[in-house]
Amino acid sequence: MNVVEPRTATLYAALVGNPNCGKTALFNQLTGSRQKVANYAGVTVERKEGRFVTPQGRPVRLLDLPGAYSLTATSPDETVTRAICLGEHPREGRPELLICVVDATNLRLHLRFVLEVRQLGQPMILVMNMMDEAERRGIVIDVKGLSYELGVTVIPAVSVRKGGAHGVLDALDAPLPSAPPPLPEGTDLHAEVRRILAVYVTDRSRESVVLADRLDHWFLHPVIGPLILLTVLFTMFQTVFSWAQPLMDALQALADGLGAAVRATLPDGLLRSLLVDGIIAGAGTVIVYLPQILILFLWILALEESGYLPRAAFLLDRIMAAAGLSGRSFIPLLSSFACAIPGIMATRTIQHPRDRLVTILVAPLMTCSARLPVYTLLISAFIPKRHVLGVFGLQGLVLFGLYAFAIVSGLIVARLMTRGVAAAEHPLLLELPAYRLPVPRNLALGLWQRATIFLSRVGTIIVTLNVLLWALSSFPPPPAGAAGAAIDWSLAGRIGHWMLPVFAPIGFNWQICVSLIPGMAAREVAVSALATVYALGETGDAAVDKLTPLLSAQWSLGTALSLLVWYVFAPQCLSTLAVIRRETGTWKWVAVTAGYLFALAYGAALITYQGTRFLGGG
Ligand SMILES: Nc1nc2c(ncn2[C@@H]2O[C@H](COP(=O)(O)OP(=O)(O)OP(=O)(O)O)[C@@H](O)[C@H]2O)c(=O)[nH]1
Ligand SMILES: [Mg+2]
Repeated sequence: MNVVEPRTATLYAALVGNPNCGKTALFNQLTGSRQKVANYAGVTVERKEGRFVTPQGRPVRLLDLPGAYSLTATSPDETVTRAICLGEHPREGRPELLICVVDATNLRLHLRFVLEVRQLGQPMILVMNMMDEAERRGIVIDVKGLSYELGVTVIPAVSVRKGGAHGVLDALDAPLPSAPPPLPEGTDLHAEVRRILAVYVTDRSRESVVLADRLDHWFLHPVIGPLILLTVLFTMFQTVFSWAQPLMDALQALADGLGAAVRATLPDGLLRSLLVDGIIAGAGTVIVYLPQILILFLWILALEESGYLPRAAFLLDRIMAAAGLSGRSFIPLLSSFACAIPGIMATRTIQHPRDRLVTILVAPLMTCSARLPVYTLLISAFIPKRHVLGVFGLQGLVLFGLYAFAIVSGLIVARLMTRGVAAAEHPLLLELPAYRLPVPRNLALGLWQRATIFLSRVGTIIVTLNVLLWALSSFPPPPAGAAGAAIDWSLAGRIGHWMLPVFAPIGFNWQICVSLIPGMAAREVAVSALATVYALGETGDAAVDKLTPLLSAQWSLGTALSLLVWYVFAPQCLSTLAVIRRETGTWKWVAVTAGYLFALAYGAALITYQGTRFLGGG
């Protein structure tokens, strides 16, 4: 190999390879970042940049790129990879070094992409990742021989293990390699891969293949498969309620104690009201939901790592087809259960523009985790803590029902939008990754990350909004000698009353109307806003520590159910609308989404409220 002069300037390198080969795991390992890693194709959908310095002091600027099956692929995420490799990207130059990553247990598929990259005539190295898996399965790779054959340095690595990428660091410290010699024009790459595998790889991985086959037999079974999926989802929502309860009680006691202590120490006045009704009510009422959110994410993380998700997508392909979508929309929609924003981003893996657009438009219908506090508050206040059939908690069942209702509505909306014309991307071609037991350390890290995100949300946007709401609810103060609570005279109170005529038919009172406004910026705030509005609405010193009993005493069942249904569709989330604008490039689709969600929410809440009243529950 020719050697180019060593450089002290920053090296600009990019990670490329098939989806799910561990590029992001390697990126995180090298740069110390915490980008999302999961066991299915299409996790990374946009380029991410990181910087680090090699042991010998060479600064490196590294790009993590979306996985691509080929350099000719056309889905929006793969286009980015293609453009950067070819030096056609509008904002990124051509990398000086391509770090091609492959899954050592899946060379039959992944080597073809390596050969394609090699034809670009760019300096490159090849990282043979997942060597731990390969060893476990008895796959033996002649690394030296392969290096010689390809004209490219081949580096074994285990990107998820500490120090598992030292070979890559060494290679980055070495002088930049020259470009490998290209294959003759018109070489059949498939045949070339077969030839290389036959010479340099010995594969004795029969047993694990048999195990995966056996699992797939059940997980993909037309009758048993959906039953397993249903059981998994069902258990998930049961545990969100039952496991979280003791922790939530403890947090609640803590927040109550703090509120009571501050109230006891400070004299009655604005400062006390700000601390107790604005800040503690704002942060405390929302922090209580942390355990539930973490349990939900524990499930999502475990499912993402296990390799089960693409199987579920495969199972649901037929149901999705009935809605005019394909199984490809499954993972973006599932991600929307965490938050619609990453869900909408994940639609970049969908090649066909119409399928992608419809998936974006229905993603806000999937119940994001910010709605969980609203659901839980209302369920705890209005649904008795009973067991059904001895084992199932009624509250968990209702929660499951709300999620199911949202999913079914999403499918119906998709069907109306596609007019039932089947998805363009059939038959579904999805890569089924290897099954993997989730590593507890990774789960813990993932949960820690979620907890940090949640707490910083509470500490920043949620408390800020709540303090703002507190101010709007406290000013202007009532005129001297006025009767009733101060909030009735305040700006927020007036806005609430002013909105009331629109929302009264669906059973909302003016307090709910007030809470809807800050809920547009962060849905969780609806809960703390209610706490603040009710706290300020009390005359005298009867403080409202506990929102749950207060609501169950003051609201009718119809109002509670109507608000629950409203939040199933919850048209108001500004960040989601902003992402839709960015991903679709026009305001038109933002208007369509906001409009149809509002109409659905209002219509469904109206039916729910009037129906409950008609049945005598109003
Ligand atoms: N056992 C083992 N697992 C690994 C290794 N590297 C990555 N993984 C796992 O492989 C899966 C995929 O890793 P990612 O880093 O998300 O893959 P990616 O190439 O970035 O995938 P896309 O973003 O979809 O293109 C995850 O479940 C990782 O935990 C490895 O060296 N050994
Ligand atoms: Mg990735």
